[in-house]
Amino acid sequence: MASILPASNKSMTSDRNTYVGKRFVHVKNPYLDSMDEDILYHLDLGTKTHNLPAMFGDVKFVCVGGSPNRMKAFALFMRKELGLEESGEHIKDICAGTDRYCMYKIGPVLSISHGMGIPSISIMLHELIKLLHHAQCCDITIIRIGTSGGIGITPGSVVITDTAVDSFFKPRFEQVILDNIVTRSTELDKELAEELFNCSKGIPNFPTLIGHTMCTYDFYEGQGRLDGALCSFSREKKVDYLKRAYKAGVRNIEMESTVFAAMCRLCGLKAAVVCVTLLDRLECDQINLPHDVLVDYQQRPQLLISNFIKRRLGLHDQTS
Ligand SMILES: O=P(O)(O)O[C@@H]1C[C@H](O)[C@@H](CO)O1
Ligand SMILES: O=c1cc[nH]c(=O)[nH]1
Repeated sequence: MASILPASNKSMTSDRNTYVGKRFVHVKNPYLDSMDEDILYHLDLGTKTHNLPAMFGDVKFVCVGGSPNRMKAFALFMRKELGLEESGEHIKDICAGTDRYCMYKIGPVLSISHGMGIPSISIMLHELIKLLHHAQCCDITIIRIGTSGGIGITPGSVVITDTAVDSFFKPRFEQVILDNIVTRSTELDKELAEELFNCSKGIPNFPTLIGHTMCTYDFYEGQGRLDGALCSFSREKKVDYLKRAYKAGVRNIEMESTVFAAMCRLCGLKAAVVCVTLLDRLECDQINLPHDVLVDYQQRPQLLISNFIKRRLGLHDQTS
């Protein structure tokens, strides 16, 4: 495929000031403006050391996922899909100075790892959102591409989250701030979820559904597993809990969606969560898929998001 993106940031950044109806990223912190410098410590970036608008001003799509290798693979895949392989667009880890997270930029797409669990993704999101703000990015779509445990659905299915819920099946994220609990909404962008679902229909043999995603603080006891180092409940209690989750609309379980939804919503980012399911938790707890199947499953959200981005950029061909 021929290269279709501008070779540099210039043409995408130059029209930012004339774009009608642009949505900027909101940071909601009165102290930020008075800071002489903002060091994004865990990303190894900063407002004095880096020209953030020049580096990131043309970003339109941000994709995040737990594993550094997955996010590098996604970056390589996007480079191929956007026809940038031959244009000299290199894949280099922008956060190489830290081993906390990795970050790759491919034209208007940013691919970033966030580690496992709410605290890890939350730190990354604080710094990412400030980065997008300092870079004066607008009209950003942010998508978490992840893995999850399904409930009552065939392994390999892709779940597009309409609402992230907590372990009590409530659409909320409770953040402890000082010694208060602040409750935040975890609604995601419904139009974006529908757009992604429509996009999935164009991919052959691609089981996809929209449902609630339950976000927990732990992979083992927190997700009702019987195979952790600790387990204080019966098999019956586990199955009863998962069935109640299913009845409440939950179709998969992972560990980041509530804080992701809450923070993106507050900061004006259109956000989606797209996770493949690795097992049916009503059937088992252990992930025993052969390596090649696991790799294939993990690529499914990447394939969907690549198709979505290409459609948004007007690059979609009939074969993918
Ligand atoms: O981003 P991924 O798919 O790695 O996230 C899920 C939730 C946990 O972080 C992790 C547990 O295996 O997988
Ligand atoms: O069961 C699973 C699988 C992946 N990620 C999770 O959080 N849970």
